[in-house]
Amino acid sequence: MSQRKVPELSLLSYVNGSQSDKIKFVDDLTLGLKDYGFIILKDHTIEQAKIDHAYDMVKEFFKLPLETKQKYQGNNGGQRGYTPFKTEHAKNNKNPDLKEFWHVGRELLATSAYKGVYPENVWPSEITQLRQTFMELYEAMDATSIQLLEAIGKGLDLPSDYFTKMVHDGNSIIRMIHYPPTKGEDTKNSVRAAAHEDINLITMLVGATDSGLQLLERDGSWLDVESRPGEIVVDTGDMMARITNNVLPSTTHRVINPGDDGSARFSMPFFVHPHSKALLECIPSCVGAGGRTPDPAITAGDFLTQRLREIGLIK
Ligand SMILES: O=C(O)CCC(=O)C(=O)O
Ligand SMILES: [Fe+2]
Repeated sequence: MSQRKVPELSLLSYVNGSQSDKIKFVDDLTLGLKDYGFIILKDHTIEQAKIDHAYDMVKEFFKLPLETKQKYQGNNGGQRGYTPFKTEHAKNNKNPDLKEFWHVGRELLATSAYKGVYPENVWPSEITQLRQTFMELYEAMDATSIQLLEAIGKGLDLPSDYFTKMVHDGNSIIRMIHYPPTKGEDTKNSVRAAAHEDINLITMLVGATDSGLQLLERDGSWLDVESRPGEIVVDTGDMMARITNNVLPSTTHRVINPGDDGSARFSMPFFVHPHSKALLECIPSCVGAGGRTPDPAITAGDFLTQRLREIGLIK
């Protein structure tokens, strides 16, 4: 196991810092994402009480009987509502992951061009506070993601509104995940989350309840990603790799099974997506990077559909 440590960055130093603090943040962020594909964000403004409350709701929801949870399984490729245990699998891996999850998307205004294009949220009537809690958390994560994307854009010489325009009315989702105790499971062939790359631009993970997350280093070794309460783990996804011609590669990661079969794990990634008509095309500063030929342009909506098929969420 490698001894390196994922870099920690203070968002406050970017938002409220001096010009040189801001430049340092952008440089450290760019370097961290190039080198590790992950960074840990401190001093953000998402209140811990909000996160703790959200986890309370998540734990209550997953305790419900399976037939109750299944009422909320939409016909939308798992994009909103409930997805049962052992449904999703990593691309090119036939063994399903040992997890169940729930997706919350953006609540669009009636006037949005994407109303009726993205699936509608579903809310469990059994846990009445879940809706309010998650809409607040969604807004807070969305606002933080825009600050981070703006900083990433600076490192790539992009106009300051490049990502803001791309993610306006974006199809971002919060995924609340329950990894049950692994007792009785085929833990030789199945893991909590097999090695994969995320589909989206960046992912922000707030406060998983247990360790187990690991990233794949460029030398092929696995590195533990440890975070403390109050920190957000951030990584890059396939859409970011695509528009940067792999200057910011998508990071392979996984969640390993616990040593002790009896402990559950909960986590809450926020997958930051563009709006579905955004064109994923190589940005000017990355054309020719590393002598690579960029992938052809594709809309974010088409790319998402393609990837949801590959991981078994759209049949
Ligand atoms: O549970 C975690 O810490 C990570 C989950 C993850 O990588 C995913 O759902 O894409
Ligand atoms: Fe992931």
